Amino acid sequence: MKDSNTTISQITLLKQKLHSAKVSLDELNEDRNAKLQTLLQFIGNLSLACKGQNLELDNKLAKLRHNLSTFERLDDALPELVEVERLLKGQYHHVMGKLEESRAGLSRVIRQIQRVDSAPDKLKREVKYFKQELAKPFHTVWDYIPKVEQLVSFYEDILAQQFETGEKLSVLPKHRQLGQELAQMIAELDFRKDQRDQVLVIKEMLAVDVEVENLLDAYQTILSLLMDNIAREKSASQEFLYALNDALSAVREVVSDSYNHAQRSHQLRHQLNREIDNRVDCVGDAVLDTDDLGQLKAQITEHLASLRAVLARKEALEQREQALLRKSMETMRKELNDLSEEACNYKERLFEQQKLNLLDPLTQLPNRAAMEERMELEFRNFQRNKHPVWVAVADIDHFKSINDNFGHSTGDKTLQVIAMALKNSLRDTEFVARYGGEEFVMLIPDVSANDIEQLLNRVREKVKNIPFKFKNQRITVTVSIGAAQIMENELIQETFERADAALYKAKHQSRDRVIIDI
Ligand SMILES: Nc1nc2c(ncn2[C@@H]2O[C@H](COP(=O)(O)OP(=O)(O)OP(=O)(O)O)[C@@H](O)[C@H]2O)c(=O)[nH]1
Repeated sequence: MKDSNTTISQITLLKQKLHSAKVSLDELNEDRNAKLQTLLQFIGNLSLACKGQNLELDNKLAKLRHNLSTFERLDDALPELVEVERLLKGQYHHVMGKLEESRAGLSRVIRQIQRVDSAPDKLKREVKYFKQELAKPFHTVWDYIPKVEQLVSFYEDILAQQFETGEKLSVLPKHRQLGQELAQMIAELDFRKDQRDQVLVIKEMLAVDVEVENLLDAYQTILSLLMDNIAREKSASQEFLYALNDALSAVREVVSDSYNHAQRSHQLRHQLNREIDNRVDCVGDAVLDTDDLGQLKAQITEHLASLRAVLARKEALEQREQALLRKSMETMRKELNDLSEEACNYKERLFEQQKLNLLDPLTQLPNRAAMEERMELEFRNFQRNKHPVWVAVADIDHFKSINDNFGHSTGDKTLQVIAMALKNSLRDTEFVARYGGEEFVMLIPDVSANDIEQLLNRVREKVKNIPFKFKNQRITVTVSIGAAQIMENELIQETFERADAALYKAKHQSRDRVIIDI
């Protein structure tokens, strides 16, 4: 009886051990799921930063993000990860293909240059060497840019030589037209801060009667400034894409490794559980079937020994699993840390670019796009709290005559000074943008209908009192302003139109005045 009690208590102990083994296995699985879930969501967010590179890639990344949103769909996400990796590689091949096309294009241009008989011998030798160099494939955009610059310089040399030999090109109406088009294009483009001085020189040069040689120089400079911008932007996104591609490949490998390993472990664990169940059943059967306590004791001792062995194997399996999981996590963490750093750099660059895109390059005031964003914001505020919001449109009077009498670059400087005066006459919560040409838009919240006219007249007077002096001549520059307040049931674009109509009235009532639409 005593022996049978001991056996029963050993079985109970075994059951407890089994139970706690199961609980710790469940905990291990939960922990593993939670960690993978966090990491996979992180990848999802990082993938968002990739947006805009390629439409198909965008869609796949969105799908991948969706599939990664629940751990149960990890299996679904695996083919997506493979697909994204394929697309990233495709994107890479696309860029390489384009580079190859560009190389062929450059070869065509170089053949044209070789047909110029009058080119000096030194140049011909350089062109021949360049052609040989061009036979090598391009690996990055950086291989392409210097080649284009080199080509432009060949053309330059040929032209310079033609000028030297006295074949000076006369300025035709079409050259003047080209000069105006270039000036117009420059006005619409955004350049980096460090490029603006060069651009200003070109603008001033284009404003006077341009010579063909200068026009070619201007085109060449603008072309290389633009290429520089494109190359910077391209290499930033390329670096980021490569980093993202590497990280996704590593993560995919880790996820599929741990998935395969989890499947193998699951089978093994299942087998071990079956063995344990068998042993426990055998112990139960032996207790029921054997009356001889001595024999029972021997049988149970043998079963307990094998149970211990199975449990030890199970423990070893769990330890191996944990070690593998830790290693996988470490690899992923490292890869993701690198990627996160790369994403931060990329975001910073994008932010810089965005800032550049929202500023008017001449006056450094917010541009029309920035104004439209701010209008949306003010409109939402108005809908929420119904505080007054005013839209005012200011236009410099007879600005054309400043350009005509004193030159385009004086006109530009006038715009800069007036832009500063407008900005300085407003509070921080108020907003002014260059809407285009010589027109500015102000958005003024929280000012009553009684005070707005006085406020805008102060702005008008401030501009009028700027002591402009052109060619030693004291000039007074004035502005006309039209304003309207957002009304209930009106879109802010409609308010803008009413303000613009009020400006039109001000212009027709001899200018230099403020008209409020009420
Ligand atoms: N210098 C310079 N001139 C510009 C710029 N943008 C537009 N303009 C010039 O601004 C002038 C605007 O002329 P108009 O629209 O006839 O108006 P205005 O002479 O100001 O006359 P009112 O508005 O009727 O008082 C044109 O000559 C444009 O070429 C710029 O960025 N720089």
